[in-house]
Amino acid sequence: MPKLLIIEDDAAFCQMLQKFLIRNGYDVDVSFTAQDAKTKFKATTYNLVLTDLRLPNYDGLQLLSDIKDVNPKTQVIVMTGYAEVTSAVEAMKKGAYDYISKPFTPEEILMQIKSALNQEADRQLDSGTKESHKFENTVDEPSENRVVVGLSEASKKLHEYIKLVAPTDMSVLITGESGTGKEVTARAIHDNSKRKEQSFVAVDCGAIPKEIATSEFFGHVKGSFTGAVEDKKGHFEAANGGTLFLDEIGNLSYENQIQLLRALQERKIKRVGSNKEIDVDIRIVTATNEDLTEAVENGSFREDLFHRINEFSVEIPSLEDRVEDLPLFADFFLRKANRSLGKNVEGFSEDVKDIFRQYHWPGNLRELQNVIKRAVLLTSGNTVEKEALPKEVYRSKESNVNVDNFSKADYEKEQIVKALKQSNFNKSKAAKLLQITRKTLYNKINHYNLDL
Ligand SMILES: Nc1ncnc2c1ncn2[C@@H]1O[C@H](COP(=O)(O)OP(=O)(O)OP(=O)(O)O)[C@@H](O)[C@H]1O
Repeated sequence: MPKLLIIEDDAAFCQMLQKFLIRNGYDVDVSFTAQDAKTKFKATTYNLVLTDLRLPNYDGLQLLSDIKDVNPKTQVIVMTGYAEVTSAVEAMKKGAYDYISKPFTPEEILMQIKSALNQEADRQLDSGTKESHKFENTVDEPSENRVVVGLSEASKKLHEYIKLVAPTDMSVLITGESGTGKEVTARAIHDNSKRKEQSFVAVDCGAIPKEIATSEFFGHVKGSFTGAVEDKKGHFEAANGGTLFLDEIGNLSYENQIQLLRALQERKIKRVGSNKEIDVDIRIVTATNEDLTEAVENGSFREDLFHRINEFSVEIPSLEDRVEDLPLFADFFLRKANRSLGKNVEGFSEDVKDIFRQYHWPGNLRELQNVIKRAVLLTSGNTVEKEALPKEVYRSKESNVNVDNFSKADYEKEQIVKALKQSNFNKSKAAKLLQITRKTLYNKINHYNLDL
């Protein structure tokens, strides 16, 4: 029987949900505080945790990281209020399976839970099989590893660049907003290189605590520090002969940047606590969703390392900037969802297509994929209807419907200025209010030449 934990400070709601899930065949514990939850998930292995993002005295995103640190396989679904979609996207970036907006129906949550547990089972079955990342624009058999190229000019150019750089040994810096496909691109580069038979090791630099980063990268020998109970290979050794993908490279501490640079220059590493030098032959692919040149200018990122990792750079467009590709991706994700959920939904209603075109997709392809998977789960007929979409996706359209008579640009400008005033000109807060990323907000401010 799958073991679930609900973390929710509203005790009455929590107990009601617990009873409902027990009736549906799950073994369910509850916690009303983050502290109690931490004790529980350290003592018990849960298949799935359902947690509120807003908890008293503790950051819900931090709690999500804590859960994943204790057991990366535990699936996490976050429960959010309508206005918290940006945090929900952030939560998915940190490894949450999905989010569900309150209020939700018992059927909705049940389906999400089933889907999350199915995915975990699929993952266990799939582990060990390795399929290459193939480029294509057909969607007949949308396996996990297919890479849709897209038909827009931006996508074609991106694909050209990938094809050109993949067979070389150049280090590649991939930039793009969250969820645009940076990791998928890194894997495609590896799979189309002469290193493809060797390992591809992906490391999220944002998730490694500074104190253990050296040992994570270079390994350690038994007894070199408390907790080093046996010899351990680091990521450099694990990727030897292949490709090391460093995601969120901008999050590395200054000290770790120096160590990384040295390893890349000398092509040798030493495990923590050992004097033995080990030769490494790796190709580095890195990714970031922040502006590294700005980080170099303000001194938080080393310029020499920046040049070392940036022999070639590739920028992945946001979904908003390649809206022509949306139908292709939507179709691909629909078929993928059908396959993984054992369903046979054929397409989207005209209304849904319209909503998709108008929504700004702050979580990019990842968000589109999640929205479609959820919608497929909730759809019993042949076509995905508006009701199967999360409210925030179509609400943003509804708030736009009265502006057809005005110029879209004027309306957008007005909304940006309004959000900036409301947030006291704090751009991060304004971006949240507008439900766009900070980068998109900066681009729009430049685009409209707003003098602020
Ligand atoms: N070209 C593509 N074809 C098919 N699926 C894609 C493509 N690009 C991205 N995806 C899907 O979109 C999701 C997000 O992709 P990915 O994890 O590579 O994004 P990312 O930019 O690395 O995200 P983050 O910035 O959050 O780390 C994945 O589930 C991936 O399968």
